[in-house]
Amino acid sequence: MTAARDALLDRLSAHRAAIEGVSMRRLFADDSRRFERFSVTLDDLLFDYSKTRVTAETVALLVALARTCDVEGRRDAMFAGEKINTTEDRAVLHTALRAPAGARILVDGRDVMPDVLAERAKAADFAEAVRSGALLGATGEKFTDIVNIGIGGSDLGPAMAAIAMSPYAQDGLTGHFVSNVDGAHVTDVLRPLDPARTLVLVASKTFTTLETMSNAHAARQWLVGALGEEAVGAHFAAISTNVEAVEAFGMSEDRMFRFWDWVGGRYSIWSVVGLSLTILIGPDAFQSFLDGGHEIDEHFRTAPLETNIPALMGLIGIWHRNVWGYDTHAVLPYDQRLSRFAAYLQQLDMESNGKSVTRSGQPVSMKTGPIVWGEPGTNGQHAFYQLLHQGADIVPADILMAAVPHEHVGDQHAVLLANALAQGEAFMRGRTTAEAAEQLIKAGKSAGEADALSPHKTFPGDRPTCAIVYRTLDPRTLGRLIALYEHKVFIQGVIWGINSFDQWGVELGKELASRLIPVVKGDAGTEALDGSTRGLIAHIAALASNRRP
Ligand SMILES: O=P(O)(O)OC[C@H]1O[C@](O)(CO)[C@@H](O)[C@@H]1O
Repeated sequence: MTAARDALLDRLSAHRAAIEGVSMRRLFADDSRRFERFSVTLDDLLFDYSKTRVTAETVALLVALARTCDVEGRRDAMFAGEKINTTEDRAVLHTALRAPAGARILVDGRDVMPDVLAERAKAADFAEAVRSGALLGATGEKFTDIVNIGIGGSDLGPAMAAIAMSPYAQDGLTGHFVSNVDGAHVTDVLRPLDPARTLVLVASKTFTTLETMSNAHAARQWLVGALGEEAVGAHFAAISTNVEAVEAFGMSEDRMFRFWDWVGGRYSIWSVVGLSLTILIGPDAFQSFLDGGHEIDEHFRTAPLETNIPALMGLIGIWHRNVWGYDTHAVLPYDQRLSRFAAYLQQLDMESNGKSVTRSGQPVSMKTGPIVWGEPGTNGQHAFYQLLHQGADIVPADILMAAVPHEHVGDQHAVLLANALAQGEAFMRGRTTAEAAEQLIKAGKSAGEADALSPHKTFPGDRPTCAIVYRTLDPRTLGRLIALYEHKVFIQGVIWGINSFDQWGVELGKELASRLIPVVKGDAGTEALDGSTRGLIAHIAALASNRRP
């Protein structure tokens, strides 16, 4: 399979060489139906990849690449609950979390759906009770503030979604998110809150993560300090796969929400890790979010690769990463409430595909996951787009847009959309030096001035973007967007031959940090450390004790 894959990549490289001289301007000029040919719609959702440097032959070769790598077989294995996360011997079934009642999904011969539905119902009942005031704090007050304590997948999903879904949040309920072990985070979040009206959700798949456990203890102390030890039960709930550790933390069964080892942390928003979101927007809206994810699962499972949106997203990513050699990928939502979407996708993509050994432990023979980053437009335009337009690196980007805003503030949505569209056009068309010079002359510059300035006002163009357009950022759409990117990451991992579902790369830092904690605290010596780490610790210790370093 590897040889056939590499042969196709070679064909793609030869194809790139053949079409490299043809600009995107030319491709559009030569084909009045280019947009129709290189875009796919799924209900209101549109994926437009016509502003990338692809032709019909590119798509055919990319699809052949996917088939050669058995993307469809691996996809079916994932949905069927096979243990495709081989290094952890686990199934990968975040798709089961959004499957409807009636589905049957087996892991080790056992249907997981009854447990999934039971836990979903338990979370919905709890959320409803908090929202209605049936469940009160220890002093009889209604909860107004929900604090989720978690990190990585136990934080980024709910934190991103709470912002994205704010128009759907119940009045009088506010979500807060504490993740960093920096005590400043828990301090700043808790300071303005009234413990009597605060519900704390401790979310951790393992329930051992240092940051989360430290912050959970800090929050517990804060609550006990105000309301006493006996109030803890009424103000805390836990979300985890580790029942023993939750019990050891002192949490009762009815305050424990479970998920399973076949849910990766970065794929866990669909599980009870979404409890804070469920409380904020309500179980019905959360169900729409799940339904949106499931719609994309059905599309991904059944649509031919040629019109399969996540497959195309993944394949175009391969085209950019492995054939054109682009190192990073920007996500640019022209939708302010997706302000944390790129951060969320960073974990999803970079923790999944930031690997350099294959599933069988051999070094990979090609580049794998790109650096994923981004900020909402139009803010980014006034910050880093200079480099995107004229920098020496080409950065492929996704531009996301909602047709209908939640708020109609003057003509601002039209202005927002015009900017999103203008950027896509500018990245694609660029501006030649002759066009720049002509514009300068028209503006009254002399020929000499135009000559001097025009190189600075030249835009190379041919910078690829994909547009993703949807009606409105509602729960269903958020679910669809996340699932699209999940499956994109999946198919790229299959083509690279890596395991997208482990994350051993985060372990070494954790191990070394545990070894260094006693050293930084002054309880252990620095002899065994390298010179730099020793020097840094000495400097910090001197500053901390008010000595001159
Ligand atoms: O939910 P947990 O077990 O606290 O882990 C938090 C995060 O830490 C990681 O394991 C990485 O350190 C992520 O994969 C995970 O989402």
